[in-house]
Amino acid sequence: MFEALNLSCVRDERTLFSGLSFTIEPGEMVQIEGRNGAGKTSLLRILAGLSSPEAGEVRWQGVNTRRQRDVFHQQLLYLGHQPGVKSVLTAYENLAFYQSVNGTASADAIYQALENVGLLGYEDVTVAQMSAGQQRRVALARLWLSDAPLWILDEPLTAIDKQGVSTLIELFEQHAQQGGMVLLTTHQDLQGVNRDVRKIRLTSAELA
Ligand SMILES: Nc1ncnc2c1ncn2[C@@H]1O[C@H](COP(=O)(O)OP(=O)(O)OP(=O)(O)O)[C@@H](O)[C@H]1O
Repeated sequence: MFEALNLSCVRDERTLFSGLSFTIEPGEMVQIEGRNGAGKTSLLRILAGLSSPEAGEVRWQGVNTRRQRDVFHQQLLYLGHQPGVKSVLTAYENLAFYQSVNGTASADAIYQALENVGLLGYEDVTVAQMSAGQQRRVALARLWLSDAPLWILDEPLTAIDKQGVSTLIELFEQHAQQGGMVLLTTHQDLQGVNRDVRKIRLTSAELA
């Protein structure tokens, strides 16, 4: 179980949200909604442990994530707003690096992940030479290589074409079906999702 307890976030002296609490159970898909600047990215970064809330805490299996950083990070796959891939490395090298940090290494699994994101044939191309959408796909290929139950995904569908979006949505559903948790932001409709997506809306008094 993943919990946000009374979270508050202040940026530039503006309260983006306060007293925000929710729980995510295995098997759930949750979408964070809100206008541009509402604080979605700020919230996801707090939930992933990349920044601190003004108040409140984040718990994994009942324990504050700050008291079990290593354990929590093994359970988490966070994909941020930016692709988060190394531009001097090739697509294959990026995924091999990801796998080496995460303990397993299998060339077959990397080729399969590249095929899943439509990048077979691009394995030896450096990321710097790729389009924005292709760079995003390299980052997203990690979803097929990860054993982490908790996925926190910031705008994973941005710059992805229609076919890619339906493949990803199927993957999210499959992950939840298998007891994983998917927490994401997206400005797109999650079309074709065959399971409930719980929505949490961030509304800032100052934006309303
Ligand atoms: N590190 C920071 N320092 C100062 N202000 C910040 C910082 N990070 C975010 N902000 C501000 O906080 C507000 C919320 O930003 P955030 O990126 O969380 O919103 P968002 O809901 O994800 O927006 P979008 O839908 O446009 O991606 C914005 O006004 C932004 O300028």
